[in-house]
Amino acid sequence: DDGYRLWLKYDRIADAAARQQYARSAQFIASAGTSPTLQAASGELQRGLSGLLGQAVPVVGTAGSRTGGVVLRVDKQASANGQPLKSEGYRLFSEKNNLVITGRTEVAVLYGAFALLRQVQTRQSLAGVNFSSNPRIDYRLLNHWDNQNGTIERGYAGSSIWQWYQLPEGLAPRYTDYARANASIGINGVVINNVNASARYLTAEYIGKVAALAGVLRPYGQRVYLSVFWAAPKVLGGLPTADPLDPQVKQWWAAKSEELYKAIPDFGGFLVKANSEGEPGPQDYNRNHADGANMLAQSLGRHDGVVMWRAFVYKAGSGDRFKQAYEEFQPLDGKFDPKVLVQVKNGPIDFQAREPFSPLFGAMPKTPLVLEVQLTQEYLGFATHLVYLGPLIKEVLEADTYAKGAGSTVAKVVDGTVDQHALSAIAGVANIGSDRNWTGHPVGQANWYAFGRLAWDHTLSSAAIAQEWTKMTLTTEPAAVRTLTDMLVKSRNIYVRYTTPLGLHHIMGESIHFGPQPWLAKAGRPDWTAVYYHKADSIGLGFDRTATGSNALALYKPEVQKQWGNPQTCPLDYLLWFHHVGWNQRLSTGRTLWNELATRYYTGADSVLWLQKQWAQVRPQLDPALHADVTARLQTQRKEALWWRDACVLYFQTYARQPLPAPLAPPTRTLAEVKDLVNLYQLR
Ligand SMILES: CO[C@H]1[C@H](O)[C@@H](O)[C@H](O)O[C@@H]1C(=O)O
Repeated sequence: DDGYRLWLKYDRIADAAARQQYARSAQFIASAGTSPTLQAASGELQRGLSGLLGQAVPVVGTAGSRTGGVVLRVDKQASANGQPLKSEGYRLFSEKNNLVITGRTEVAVLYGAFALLRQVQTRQSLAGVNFSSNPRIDYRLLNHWDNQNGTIERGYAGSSIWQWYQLPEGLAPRYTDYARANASIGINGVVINNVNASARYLTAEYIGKVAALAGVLRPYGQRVYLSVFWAAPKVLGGLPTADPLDPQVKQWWAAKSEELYKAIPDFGGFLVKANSEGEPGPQDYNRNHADGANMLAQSLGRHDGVVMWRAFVYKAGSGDRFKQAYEEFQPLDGKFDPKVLVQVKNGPIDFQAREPFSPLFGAMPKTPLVLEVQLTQEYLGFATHLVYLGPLIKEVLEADTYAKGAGSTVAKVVDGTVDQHALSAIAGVANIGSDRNWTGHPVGQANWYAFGRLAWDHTLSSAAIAQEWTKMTLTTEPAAVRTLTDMLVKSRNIYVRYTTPLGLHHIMGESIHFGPQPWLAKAGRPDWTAVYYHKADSIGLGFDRTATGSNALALYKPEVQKQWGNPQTCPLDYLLWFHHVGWNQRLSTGRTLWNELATRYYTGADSVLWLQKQWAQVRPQLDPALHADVTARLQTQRKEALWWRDACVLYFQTYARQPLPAPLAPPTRTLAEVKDLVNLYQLR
């Protein structure tokens, strides 16, 4: 098995008794629908159930008087627990000895079909099934950072899956399988291209190509969106300006939107990275982000589309980078068009292995905020290190902003319940590429999966999702499931320990963001260096963001400030995000900062040996090729974990000026040696 089927594996259930049990409830699939979406639903059920049960399950038009089958039913009145279902919500229940999958829309029924398959794939009983599910967030989007030439920004799983040169005529079967995978976890929108956008996607030629892709995704409930290049009216329209208040510019965008909707009637809208990392934007004309976003929103006219405007902005020389997005965006709260959402990365800096939640969450009550998380592991070991991101995503969702008192979690800000927003959205930067198994690292699939599941229902636990994915994808053998789930759940903390323990951040290699480079210092762009963030000196380590430092902490509500502002109560996971701590300061673990730091680097790197051992144990239960693949990746991970450990421990030791605590043995290589090794990676 090469991993192509993802978690949509429908291999025959080995246990004959279990198979027979399921077969009694799945003798036929009754679906009168001939629409592409209902055909996708019945087709998926047929494929899945036939595979799992090892016998053909027929699709019939209506159940008639037959019983013992699965009935698909679109019902505009469908409700659950006395509440009308949301348009995408579904319900499964038993009726006259049939299992009914219902929802108000066709796509809801499709989601219900996948839920039924998941029940069987995870070996849960179908007897007396009765459950329902509504999405908590409306727009659940993947953001592809794919470029027109087939490369992917921060992509580690091959090149783009979009074959632009073959579109619109050539529709790769892979697109349909991609759409199925997304639908199975409730993803309902796809931003096709990189936020560092090419204007090319807005040409008539490319709109035709995008429309062809939209045609494949539509039956599976997914709309397409485009990232736009702000200066497109100049580049494509020949206008002298891209000023959002210029009438010709407005007209250009309005015409472009019309053109898009003509080709793609359910076009989702625009994603914009403007005045960020060199991208053009409204500030080039002394306008602000709201001027730009609103103009674009108005260009959509009567069409049902949205604008997602990214808040990922920072500039050299503007003070603590932690505060910059807040300073630029918070004052604009209340100034945005109702069709605009502001898209905020989970943390204030940039997708580090662990960040405190961005202070914008809870600080812009009048603006719907999109939570952006990164599935591609730019700062988390690429597609080499085994890191399950469920716990990272959950950590930010559950973080309490205290915006409207205790319990105002990021999840509730984002799903719109804290401030009663009409729109809600979440975005995951995709980790998908042309590799046979889609994500390079097989466990990368779990990150795509977990994102979708949490986007649908952020109350699910990351461990439950890990277990579900494992059963669907790898094995249902209980002991192996336990071992694998445990590995997944612990993997992110292990990664943090050997790379950036105790709240260290942004000390990775320059530019390609690979490996450790804590010594990196650079004139001109201190905010791209490591020393700017760790601030190691003879006294201690960490970035003072309290009132005696940058005071970024003041951007949070008082309850958060109180907890994080005091080094005694600040969770150790965030300690060096907010405090410059003395090397010999004793921490709550009983160790001094230096001893704790060194211990974490060592135990973290050694935990990779534990991962290897666990993985070795499950070998009999797993596909041999997949097992061998991950075994090799874990070897690389161990090697690189030791680079991180040695580089960071030896480098910080030059400031701490003390030996490693017993029983840690000093690295066998010198700082100069490890520098030579990792600096090589930065060569172009
Ligand atoms: C798309 O560009 C990326 C850039 O490659 C990446 O290093 C940084 O994390 O964030 C940028 C962003 O999110 O805009």
